[in-house]
Formats: sequence, C-alpha cells, structure tokens
Amino acid sequence: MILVRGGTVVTAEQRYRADILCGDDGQIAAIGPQLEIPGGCTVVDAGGMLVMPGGIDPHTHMEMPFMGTTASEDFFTGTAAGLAGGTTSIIDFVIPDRDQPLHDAYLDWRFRAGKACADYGFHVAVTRWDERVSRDMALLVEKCGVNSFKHFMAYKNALMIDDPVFLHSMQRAAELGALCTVHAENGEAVAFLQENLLAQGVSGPQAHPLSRPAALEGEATRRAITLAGLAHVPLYVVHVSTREATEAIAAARLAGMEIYGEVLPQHLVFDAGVYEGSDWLAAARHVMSPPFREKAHQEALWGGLVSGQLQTTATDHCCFCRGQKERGIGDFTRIPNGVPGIEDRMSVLWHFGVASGRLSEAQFVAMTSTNAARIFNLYPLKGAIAVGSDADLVVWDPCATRRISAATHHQNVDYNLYEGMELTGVAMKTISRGKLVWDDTKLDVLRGAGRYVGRPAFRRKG
Ligand SMILES: NC(=O)NCCC(=O)O
Ligand SMILES: [Zn+2]
Ligand SMILES: [Zn+2]
Repeated sequence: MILVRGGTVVTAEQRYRADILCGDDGQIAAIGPQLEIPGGCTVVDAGGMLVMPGGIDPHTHMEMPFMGTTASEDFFTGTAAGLAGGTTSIIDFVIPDRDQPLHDAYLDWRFRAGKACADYGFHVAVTRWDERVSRDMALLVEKCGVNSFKHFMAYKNALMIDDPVFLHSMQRAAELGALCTVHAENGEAVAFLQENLLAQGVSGPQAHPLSRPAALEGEATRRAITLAGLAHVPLYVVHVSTREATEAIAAARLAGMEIYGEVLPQHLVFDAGVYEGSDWLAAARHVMSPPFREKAHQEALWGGLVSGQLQTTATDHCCFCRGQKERGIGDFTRIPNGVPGIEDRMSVLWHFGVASGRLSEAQFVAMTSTNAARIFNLYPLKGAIAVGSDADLVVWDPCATRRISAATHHQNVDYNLYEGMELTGVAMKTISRGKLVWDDTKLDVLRGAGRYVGRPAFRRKG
C-alpha cells in the first residue's frame, strides 16, 4: 500500500488538498484530508506538489517495423521512459504485415508488449479490405478489447489505403461500435511530389517538408471527415499539424459531428527551420510525418487545444537511431519517418502550455490524460483520481526545472529533440497501478509488469 500524503490533487475538473491511499490491488482505495496511515504502508511525501492522473499517450510505435527497419525503442524501454516522465499508459498501433490477418498481427503485438512495464492498449491498422478483415474487426472488438482502428491516407505502396477501403472499414467500425483514427495526408500527392523533387536532384531532408505541404493535410482531413459523415462513425485525427486541419475539425464539430483531434508537443515547439542548414543528420532526425510546419500553424494548434476543438496530446513516439536515419542518405524518401518524445511530453506541455500561461492546470490534465481516457473508453479506470480507479498517479513539481539531454534520458534512442532545453514542470514521482516506479531520478520498474488494458466498444447509436 502507498499513501500519497500532503499533495494538491488536480484533475480535469477539480483542485483540492487530499491524501490518496493506493491499495495493494493497484486501485485507489481512499481519498481524503489527512488519511490514517495503515500499518505496513509506504508514505510518499507530496507536500508542495500537485498530484495528477498519470499521463496517457494514445499514439506510440514501440518496436515498429517501418520503412525497412524497426523502431529502436521496445515496449520495455519505451514504457520505462514514459514512467520517468509521468506517463503511465500508452495506446500503441498494431500494424499488420502485407497479407497478415489483423487478429494474427494483434497477437504478435500482444507478445511483443508482454515486456512493457506500464499499462498498454492497442489501435489496430486496417491496411486492405476483404472478408477476413471484416471478420477480424468484429473479433478484435468483441473479444480482444480493441475499440479503435487506424487508417493511413499516406505512405503509398506501404500502409496507404484508398477511399473505398477506408469507407468499408468505417462502415464496419460503425456497426461494431468502434472508433476510426486516421493519419490524414494525401498520399498520392505526396508520392507525386517526392518523385518530382528526386527528379530535380533535391534529395536531402530539406525536401521532406516540400513533399508534404500543409494543403495536403488539409485536403485529406476534410476528405476523412466527409467519409466519416457518410459512414456515421466517430473519427479521431492523429497528429494534427496545420491550421487547415484544425479548422476542418472545428467546423465538423460545430456541425455536430463526433470528430477529435490530437496534437504532438513537438509540432507546438519546432518549425520547418529544423530542416534548414547543412547538418544532414540534424535535419534527418526531424524527419517525421506530418513534418514540422511554418510557425503560423503553431498558433492554430494552440488555439485548437485551448478552445477544446483539439482534445489530446500524444507523442507518435517512433525512434530511429543514427544508422537507421542514414538509410536515407541520397534519397530523403528512405529516411525512416519518426521522432522520440514519450519521456518529455508532459514537461514540454507544462513548460510551453501551463508555465507560459496558455493552459490551466485542469486543461493540462485533460490534454495529457483524461480526454484520451474518455475518447478511447478507458475512463474512469484511467485518466481519473477516484476511488476504484487505477492508482496511476504523477506527483508533479510545477516549479522544478529539468535540462533535457540524450545523455540522461531513458529513451532507447541516440538523440533527443529537446536537447539542451531547460523545462519547468517535472514528474518527481510516478505511481503505476499502486507501485512507486519513479522516485526523483530513480526508476524501479519490472519487465512485464505492464498490463494489457482492453477497451470496450462504444454504445451504438440508433
Ligand atoms: N509519424 C511518423 O513519422 N512516423 C510514425 C508513423 C506515423 O504515425 O505516421
Ligand atoms: Zn502518422
Ligand atoms: Zn504514428
């Protein structure tokens, strides 16, 4: 048992002084002022600190096979790094091989994730359409606790689907009470621009953003929303990075549609300048999709978050080390797309959001935890501080600072996007299902201690 003592509890709705007792079953057993200390209980001092629901990162790619290589971060190292930054749950993406049945891919991911030291769930990608896919979607929803399916409108000749496949999948998801998620970029146009750039001899990482202009994200987002409207299915747009996409989501919500949008902290902090300069590796290390944008888009993303039109923050944590990025020397289309960030998401959002005065503490909790729990049907098991909820907590020092460096981070990757930044707002202690796993600078994690968290289907309308 653990008693978190003397802290200020902050949730998405409330702020109050209370102690929290975490039971041996990993759930919150009691909340109240000055709780008695039961015998044999470990006391965690939270005096002067905030106590918030542990973070939920709803978009990660641990050990993902992608673009001819495999992401360097595995489920153990990745969830450990998350815990060190206050994130206690992830939702990762199951990506089937070319002809692999969806359920087989799900089982593969269950096996890989068995080493995780924090809780996890899965979205499953639909990358083609046939009867077996349709049947497996039902199996996944009804028996495996998957309530969200992923669709890539980009990555031609790899993960990309066309509109008919997308519609079939959306229609099936609607029947099953599942949610659709989408990577929205016009992949045909991206492939066309990539070819043009290579033909002109523009082959370095600076070509990456040129091949993926903001308009292509806007077009794909509008198209995905239109298709979701036809299929009457809720849609969650991952890694929204442009004003165009933000406006499309806001307009659809205003029209009464159930559309959600996710923001990555890195898109709030870095702009397209990261691709300039003569340092090939520095630029390649920022190659992700969608790319870093012109500064003006950042204001739109902040506006979307502050107004509630965009609801969640995630990292899209997808790590590739130097040798892997160097696969793309001479051809930017071969640079594995992806960047790290799971350890730093909460500090980055606190520093640039709360400490800078843009966000309230309650909005921070909503955007790092509660909204994802609600959207993906994990609430109130996760994303809440309530008796009976999982005892996933972060004891947060809002004033402490931390200098970020790859030399000291826990992520299994050889660089950090935020290298050298001093951020205000630090996870001092993390409690994962009732266990103190991060204490100041000490990780105490157990391989395999993470648990798969099934997510029930949503109630079907009509
Ligand atoms: N984002 C990225 O560049 N890599 C991971 C795959 C994806 O989410 O598109
Ligand atoms: Zn994506
Ligand atoms: Zn992703």
